[in-house]
Amino acid sequence: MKEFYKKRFALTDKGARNLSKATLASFFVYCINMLPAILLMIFAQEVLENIVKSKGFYIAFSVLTLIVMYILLSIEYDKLYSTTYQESADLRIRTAENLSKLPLSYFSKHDISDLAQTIMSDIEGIEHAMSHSIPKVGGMALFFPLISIMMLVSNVKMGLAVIIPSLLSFIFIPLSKKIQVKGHKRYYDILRKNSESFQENIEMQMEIKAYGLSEEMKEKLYEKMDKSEKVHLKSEMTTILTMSISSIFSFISLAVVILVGVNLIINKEISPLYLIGYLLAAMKIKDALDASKEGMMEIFYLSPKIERLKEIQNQDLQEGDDYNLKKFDIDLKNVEFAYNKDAKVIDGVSFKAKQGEVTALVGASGCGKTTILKLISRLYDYDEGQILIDDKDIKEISTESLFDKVSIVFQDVVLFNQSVMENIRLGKQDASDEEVKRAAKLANCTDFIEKMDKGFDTLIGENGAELSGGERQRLSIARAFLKDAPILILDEIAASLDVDNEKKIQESLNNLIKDKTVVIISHRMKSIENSDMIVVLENGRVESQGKHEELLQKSKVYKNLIEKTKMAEEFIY
Ligand SMILES: Nc1ncnc2c1ncn2[C@@H]1O[C@H](COP(=O)(O)OP(=O)(O)OP(=O)(O)O)[C@@H](O)[C@H]1O
Repeated sequence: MKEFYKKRFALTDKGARNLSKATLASFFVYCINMLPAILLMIFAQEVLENIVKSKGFYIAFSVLTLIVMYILLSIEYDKLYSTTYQESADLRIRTAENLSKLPLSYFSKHDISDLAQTIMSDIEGIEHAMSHSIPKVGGMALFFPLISIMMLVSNVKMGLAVIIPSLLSFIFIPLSKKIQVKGHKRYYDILRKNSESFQENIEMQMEIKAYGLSEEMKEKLYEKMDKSEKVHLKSEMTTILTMSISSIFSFISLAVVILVGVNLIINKEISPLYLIGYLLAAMKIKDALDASKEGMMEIFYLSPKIERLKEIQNQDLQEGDDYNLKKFDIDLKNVEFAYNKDAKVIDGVSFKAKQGEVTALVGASGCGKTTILKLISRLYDYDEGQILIDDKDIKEISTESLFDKVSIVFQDVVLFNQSVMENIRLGKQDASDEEVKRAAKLANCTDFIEKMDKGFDTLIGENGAELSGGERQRLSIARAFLKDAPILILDEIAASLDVDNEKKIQESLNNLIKDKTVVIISHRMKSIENSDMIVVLENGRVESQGKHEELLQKSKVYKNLIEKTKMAEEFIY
């Protein structure tokens, strides 16, 4: 049972074990629920035969039943609720851990709000089903055959009178599973798309306002809401229809028991006592089955949520061994990579970025420069070829060991809604305040930080919303200065800097990069002329590589880039 639960509901080992225990507890609760009916039957028989036992027997029987029921309900409650909440916390942590080990390629193909929904709301759905439905349905699946056999053994006709209508009332639920799941999945998918649209609308507020698109976007959202409402209504209607048909049979079951029972009494096949007993049993079974039907529906609706959770759990993680890298040459050998299958963005790229040297990547926009930086830093895993650091394939190095040795400053700076101090400290978690301030000074941040309300303790808003582009960029450079890793990757760090800031940061950088492996991208061709090695890229391939003077002689693409940069500098608006 444990393995079935684990696979079927994407649970942890502990969660599946607890759910199995809860199922067994539910089964025994169903059994013990029959005891009052049995007691009533014994009492009725004794009244009929005029041999009523002492009060003590009934009191002892009732007290014993209550105690057993209390114990079972406590076990069921504990397994259903306390351990379920623990399981949902474990599932969330496990999913978040999986996500943290996935390459960025996964995130570029999945919406972030969607993933957040899986962690929060999908797991909440599983949590609710675990505590309210799965053990009840599982317990019923064990209890129903047992009680059916007992009833058939006692009296076949009365047994069948209870079992057949009960089965008929239940059968509609699994029969309608396909339609139910399809309808609910459709609604669920639409809901997810709606939440993506809402998020997009919030994130794109600046563009929406700048281009006067508010009304148009609002109408599109209304349309989507209307559509989701219709799909929801349709899905609910099939549920209502199924439940109604099932309820009719459920009610008929009691009438059938009375009819068959009365008939058998008239034919003197059973005593009225049997009828009372079977009627009580039928009522109990009806209640239990009704609860299980609702539980089963909930389990059906879980399907898309579980599929999404399994999808995250079954992704290839970025594995690798912890390794203490000592040398930092980066050697790319025939590297190939595609974001989307069959559309290679990097196609057989080979070059060596040596330790103690600055290697610059240049080429037209979209030729694959940033992608190469992402591959070197293992944010994405390459498809073919090899990238070696310290003669070790980076795919064999754990991301923790690799990231420990790499500082990255990307064009798109990501900041957290924390203080300036904590945002810089991300570069080196155990850095003292003094170290953070020194790094901020090297990155020319001190001036603007000191002007802020609370200096280094100022909160910077979501993703640094309260900072200018240049200030954000400088904070991210300060992080890299603080980390002081032996491999430094810089993607267009001057893009948002004015000439003054760029010059000051350049000076700090020149001190920082000694003995390091530095790989940079810059559209300001002047800033890379002195690089030890310039790799010229064209459509994901290396067109040429060498020093500035050498490339002016041998590389058409490079010459072209230099000329175009000159033209751009002379451009007047
Ligand atoms: N996440 C992604 N998913 C799919 N395609 C992508 C993704 N990121 C980039 N690309 C595509 O890969 C190609 C290379 O992009 P890349 O960002 O590496 O170019 P680049 O040379 O750095 O460009 P730029 O100089 O404009 O920054 C482009 O055609 C781009 O459209």
